[in-house]
Amino acid sequence: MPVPSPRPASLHATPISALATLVGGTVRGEDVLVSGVTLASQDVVPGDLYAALPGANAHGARYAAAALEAGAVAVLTDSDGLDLLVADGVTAPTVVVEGPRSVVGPVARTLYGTSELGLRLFGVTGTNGKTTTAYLMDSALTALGQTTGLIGTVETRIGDERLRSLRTTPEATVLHALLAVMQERGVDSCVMEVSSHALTQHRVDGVVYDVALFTNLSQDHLDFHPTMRDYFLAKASLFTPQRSRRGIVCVDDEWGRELATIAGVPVTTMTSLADVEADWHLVAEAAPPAGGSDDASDGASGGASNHDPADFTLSDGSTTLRLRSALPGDFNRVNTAMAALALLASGLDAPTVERALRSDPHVPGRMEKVSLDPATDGGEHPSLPLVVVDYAHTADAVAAALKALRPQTTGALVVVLGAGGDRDRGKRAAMGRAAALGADVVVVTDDNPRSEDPSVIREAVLAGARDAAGEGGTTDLHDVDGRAAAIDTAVRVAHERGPGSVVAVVGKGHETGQDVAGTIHPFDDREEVARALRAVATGTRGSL
Ligand SMILES: CC(=O)N[C@H]1[C@@H](OP(=O)(O)OP(=O)(O)OC[C@H]2O[C@@H](n3ccc(=O)[nH]c3=O)[C@H](O)[C@@H]2O)O[C@H](CO)[C@@H](O)[C@@H]1O[C@H](C)C(=O)N[C@@H](C)C(=O)N[C@H](CCC(=O)O)C(=O)O
Ligand SMILES: Nc1ncnc2c1ncn2[C@@H]1O[C@H](COP(=O)(O)OP(=O)(O)OP(=O)(O)O)[C@@H](O)[C@H]1O
Repeated sequence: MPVPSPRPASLHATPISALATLVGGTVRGEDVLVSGVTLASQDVVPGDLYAALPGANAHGARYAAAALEAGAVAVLTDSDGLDLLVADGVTAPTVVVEGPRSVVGPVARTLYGTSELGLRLFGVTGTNGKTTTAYLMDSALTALGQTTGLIGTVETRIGDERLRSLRTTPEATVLHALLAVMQERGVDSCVMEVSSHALTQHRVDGVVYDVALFTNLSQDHLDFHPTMRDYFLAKASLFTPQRSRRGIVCVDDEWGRELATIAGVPVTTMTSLADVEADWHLVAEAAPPAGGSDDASDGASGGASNHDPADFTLSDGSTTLRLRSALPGDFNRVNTAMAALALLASGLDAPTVERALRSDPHVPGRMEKVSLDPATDGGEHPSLPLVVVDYAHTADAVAAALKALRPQTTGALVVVLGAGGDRDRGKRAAMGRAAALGADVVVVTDDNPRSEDPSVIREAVLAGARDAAGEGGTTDLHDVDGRAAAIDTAVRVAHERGPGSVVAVVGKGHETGQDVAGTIHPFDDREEVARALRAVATGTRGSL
C-alpha cells in the first residue's frame, strides 16, 4: 500500500504575505506564491511552503536546506528557527511566527480549500475502541450506498483507494490534503480516529467535526502526557466549538462523565451501566443458548463475524433501536451503540441506522478469528483451538478481550501478550495482572521491543502476572523469548488442554511488522497463528 501523500488537483496558490497575515506572522525576504505545505523535508512537493517546527529531537529549521533543495520555495518557522536558518546561510523567503505548529492547520486549510467541507466528518477519540467504532461506522455508511473516507491506525481509505497510515491521525498538512482529495472524489462521509497526540500537536486544527465521539479513557501514553488528567484534557479539547459541532460521549467511566459536564459543545450521553445516568441506555438481551449460532470450528480464515449475535437495545425512553454487534464482547456492543448514536446525530433516522448497522464489518486485527481454510489446509480440523488476534494493548483492553472470550471457552483460555518498548512503562505490570486474572494460561512474550531489551519488558509484564496470584490469578505463566515461538506454545498448550480451548493473541492486531532495535521485521500475528495451527494439525493428523 502506498503512503498517503495525495495532493488535491485544484490548488490555491497563495502569497506568503497573505499567509503571514492569516497567522499573525511577519515575512522576511521576498513575497512568493506557495501552493502546498509540508512539515517533513522528505515529503516536499515543488512549490511548497516548508513548515520548520521545533521538535523533540531537532528543530525542523535544520532540514530547511534539504526542503528547499527538494523544491520548497519558502519556509514557515519561529524566531529560533530563523536564527538557525541565518546560521546555516539559508536565505529563502520566510514567514516567522511564534508557535508555528499551531498555525500549520489553518495554513493547510487555506492552501487546500478545506474551510467549507462538502462532506460529513466524524472524529472518534478515546483510549480503546477508536478503530473498531470507525470501521463499524464506515461499514454502515457504505451499506447505505455512501462513498466513504476512513483515516485511522490500520489504513487510510478514499472510496476504494487504500493508503498506508503512518500514524493514527496524520499531520495537519496531510489531513487537509486528504480531505480536499476526498471532496474532489465525491466522498459523502469521512470517519477518522483522533489520537491524543494529534490533539496536543494541533494536527486536527482547522478541521471542525460534525460529530465527535468519546469512547473511554484508561491508562496509556503516559510517556507522552505527564498525567492522566493531561491525557484526559487533550481528549476533551475535541469537544470544543473550534473542533466539533456536537458530541457523543460514553459515560461508562468517570472520565466520560466528567467530559459530559465540561464539554463546550452539546453532547449526547450513552451508557451500558444500569446505575449511571445518561440520555441513552444500552441493554443487552439474553445471550443465545450455548452451542447456538457461534461455531468455533467453522472454516473461514479471518473475519470476526462468526461470533454470537449479541443483540441489544439502545433507548432514550421514547425511541428504541434494536441493534446487533457483529463482534464479540460487551465492549463491542458499546462501540456499536456509539456508532449508532453518531449516525443518528448526523441526521439519519432510527430505522435507517438499524438497517445500516446490520452489515457485517471486517475490522482487521480486532477480535479477528484465525482458522485454517478447509479448502487449502486439508479439510476440517474440528479439534483445533479457536484463535483470536486482537489489538488489546492496555490493561483494560486485555481484561475486556479475555472477558469477551470466556463464554466461548469450555477448555482453557490461553493468552499471548507482551508490551511495547520505549512507550508507557507503567502499564506493563497492569497488563500482566489483567492477563493472569482473565486467562488460565499466560504466555508472556515480545511485542515491539523497539530499542529496549525484550527480556526486561517481559519481566515487567510477568511481575504483574505473578502479583495477581494472591487475587486468584493463574500461576500457569510462561516466559517465551520470540513471538512466533510464543504463538506456537500457546496453540500447542490450548490443543493439549482439549476441545473448547481458546487462544487470544493480543497487542499487535493488524500490524504486519515487529520493531526490534529500529528494524521492522515482517511479522503478522494472523500468519503466525495459521502456521502454528497448521503445525499442530499436521503433527496430530492421525487423531484429527
Ligand atoms: C511524540 C510525537 O508524536 N512526535 C511527533 C513530533 O516529533 P518531534 O517533535 O520529535 O519531531 P523531530 O523529530 O524533533 O523533528 C522536528 C521537525 O523536523 C522535521 N523533520 C525531521 C527530520 C527530517 O529529516 N526532516 C524533517 O523535516 C519533522 O517533520 C518535525 O516537524 O512531530 C513530528 C512532526 O512534526 C511527528 O512526526 C512526531 O510523531 C512521531 C513520529 C510519532 O511516532 N508519534 C506517535 C507517538 C503518535 O503520534 N501516535 C499517535 C497514536 C497514539 C495511539 O493512540 O496509539 C498517532 O496519532 O499516530
Ligand atoms: N469500547 C471499548 N472498551 C474497551 N476496550 C475496547 C473497546 N473497543 C475495543 N477494545 C479493545 O481495545 C483494543 C483496541 O481497539 P481499537 O483498535 O478499536 O481501539 P483504538 O482506540 O483504535 O486503539 P489504537 O489507537 O491504539 O489503535 C481492541 O482490540 C479490544 O481489545
